Amino acid sequence: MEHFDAAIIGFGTAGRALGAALSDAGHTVAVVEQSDTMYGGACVNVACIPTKALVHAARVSAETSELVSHQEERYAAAIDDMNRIRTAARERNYHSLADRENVRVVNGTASFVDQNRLRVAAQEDAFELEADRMFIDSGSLPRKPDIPGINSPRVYTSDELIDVRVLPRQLIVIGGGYVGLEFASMYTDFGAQVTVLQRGEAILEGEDAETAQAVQRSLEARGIKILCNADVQRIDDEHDQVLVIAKVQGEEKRLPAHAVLAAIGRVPNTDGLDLKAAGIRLDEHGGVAVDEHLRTSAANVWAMGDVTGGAQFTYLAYDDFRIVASDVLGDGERTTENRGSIPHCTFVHPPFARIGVTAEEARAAGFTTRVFTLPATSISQASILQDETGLMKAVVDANSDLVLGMDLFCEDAQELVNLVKIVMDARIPASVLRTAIFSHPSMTEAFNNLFSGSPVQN
Ligand SMILES: Cc1cc2nc3c(=O)[nH]c(=O)nc-3n(C[C@H](O)[C@H](O)[C@H](O)COP(=O)(O)OP(=O)(O)OC[C@H]3O[C@@H](n4cnc5c(N)ncnc54)[C@H](O)[C@@H]3O)c2cc1C
Ligand SMILES: NC(=O)c1ccc[n+]([C@@H]2O[C@H](COP(=O)([O-])OP(=O)(O)OC[C@H]3O[C@@H](n4cnc5c(N)ncnc54)[C@H](O)[C@@H]3O)[C@@H](O)[C@H]2O)c1
Repeated sequence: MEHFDAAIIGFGTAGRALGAALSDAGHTVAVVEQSDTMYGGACVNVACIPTKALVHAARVSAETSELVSHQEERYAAAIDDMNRIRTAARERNYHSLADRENVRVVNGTASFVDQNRLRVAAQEDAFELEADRMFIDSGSLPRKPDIPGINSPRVYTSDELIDVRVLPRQLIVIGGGYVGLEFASMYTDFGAQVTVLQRGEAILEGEDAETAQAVQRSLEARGIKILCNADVQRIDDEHDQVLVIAKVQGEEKRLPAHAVLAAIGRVPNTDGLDLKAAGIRLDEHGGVAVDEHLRTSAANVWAMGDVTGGAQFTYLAYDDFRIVASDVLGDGERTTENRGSIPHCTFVHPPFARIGVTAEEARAAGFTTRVFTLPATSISQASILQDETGLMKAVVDANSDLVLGMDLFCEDAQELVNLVKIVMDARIPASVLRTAIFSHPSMTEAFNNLFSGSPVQN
């Protein structure tokens, strides 16, 4: 049986980065990946990179001719371009590990035999390999609602829909979270008629209510129908369409569509890993239970990324790699407790980014807050970019003047939020943003006006 210093299950964001770091440190490494179309993991192949390539292409398309045949051609061309982008990224990722002398990329599906042995199933073949240390980076899997008709060929997960080269003229999206809203926004830009069915009271669960409403109004103004309190009951196949039957606010709706996207969340992918064989425990939500160093309940096994059941973002999977590398190769200083504030961004148009707490969360935590709001109509750069949709909203601790959280629903929000992260982590007072000299015209300079306004104190 072949022996390695380390074995990594999954060639994802965290697995790739850790494989390279261990190799640099002179370790022999086996990286087991179940699919030859997934080198680099979800981000590269089915998630961030392909979807953001489509979001960009969709924006360009929306600003061009509205002729249906042209929209369809542009959509097909965008899918082809996206395929080129992800294929190139996948190859770069593959070679970044496979070309190293002390790394072996093993094609097959891994499961634990015990703490030091993995069974790898590859087509007809199966074999075992042994390693001193094991690292789980098996990602997450999309959840589908458990309703009649969900297995119709016209119902897709996000992984599947981006492989469809024919623009669905009518698209129903089940779920008003990250995937649901990004796809709703992008397919609208491509020219589809989109309806979002959201189970709860509002889209963007957990976000500030005022900002979530502003996002909803903007999506609706672009033609997206958003139905909240929707309970999807079944999906019937009908010739070249499906009929989605849902109770909306208690009333039955029958909604025709050429395609349905199921976007109701993703669950940690622990299927078939046989974690028990290695004494690895799950937490109450089905993620691999880990401590702040990402150590599992087995002494020589760590877990990183979506499989740990935390927030699902590429930059967190990447930071998990830093934490594990710090534990295994460094001084163990970096942990999940000291990684600082974590921004997130939903790539609708304009993008909506948030960091830290909402005003309501801050008050519930006992802070006296000052809340500053600036509509995008007051930002010169927004008018130059011809998109004055949205707002900035900052929550500041009235006692310390520190920024506790910020909502950015405006052009360049995905960039602005990274500056706010540094401000928050470095504990820079809000007054600095009020008077700092920023380049002009820029979205950042709006922070001067935001913090010069009259706050609401609570
Ligand atoms: C549509 C969509 C868009 C997204 N957009 C963004 C975004 O814009 N920004 C952002 O930060 N995040 C985004 N995310 C989330 C992000 O993609 C994930 O959080 C991130 O990719 C998780 O990385 P990971 O390292 O945990 O695992 P992954 O990158 O998912 O890697 C897991 C790998 O393990 C392999 N594997 C699984 N089980 C086994 C096994 N038993 N044996 C061998 N191999 C196995 C899989 O094939 C896969 O390659 C998006 C997600 C989706 C679905
Ligand atoms: N830009 C980004 O960073 C980005 C983009 C896409 C995905 N992601 C990651 O991928 C993960 C998965 O995204 P997602 O959108 O699938 O999950 P999500 O958890 O963000 O949203 C799921 C939504 O579906 C709703 N829902 C649940 N069950 C439902 C049902 N039966 N009917 C109707 N609505 C229902 C929920 O209320 C929620 O609003 C996210 O947690 C996110 O971390 C990130």
